[in-house]
Amino acid sequence: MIQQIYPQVQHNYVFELNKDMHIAAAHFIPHEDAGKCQQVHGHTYFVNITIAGDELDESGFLVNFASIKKLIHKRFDHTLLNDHHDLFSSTDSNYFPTSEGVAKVIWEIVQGELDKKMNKPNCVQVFVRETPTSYVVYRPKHKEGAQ
Ligand SMILES: Nc1nc2c(c(=O)[nH]1)N=C([C@H](O)[C@H](O)COP(=O)(O)OP(=O)(O)OP(=O)(O)O)CN2
Ligand SMILES: [Zn+2]
Repeated sequence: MIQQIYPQVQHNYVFELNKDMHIAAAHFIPHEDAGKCQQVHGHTYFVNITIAGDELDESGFLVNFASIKKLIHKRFDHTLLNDHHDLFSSTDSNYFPTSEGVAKVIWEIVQGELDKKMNKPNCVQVFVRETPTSYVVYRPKHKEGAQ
């Protein structure tokens, strides 16, 4: 795995973990403004997920690294992102499988899983690099009472 430098996120939690993964996937952007990207093409996405919190679980984890990989990598690796009709749309641009859309969807999946945990960790940043020259960062708006 290539070591990447990615933007830091400001927060006041005592623990922060980062999980990196590569996801081989294809996509196309269903809009004429996307030019050549309207054609199906593939990327090896580099994804970094940042999770923070104040409390550990019964295993001494903020959250198990392996469970985060399983949640995201297993779902998307070697798939056509546009085929995930439960997550992405071909008509609503807020849900196109762009880098922005992929980062937001990953955040939603991860945070949905974290919300089930007693120690209540938070996904504070999702970094998605689509090509060597293009990446996106998704950070959720601060929740009431969040740090
Ligand atoms: N804001 C966004 N712009 C573009 C996205 C996107 O997801 N969000 N996606 C694409 C294409 O999917 C394409 O795969 C990536 O485009 P680009 O970075 O332009 O790729 P190149 O390799 O052609 O870029 P170089 O500048 O030549 O390195 C397009 N835009
Ligand atoms: Zn692309």
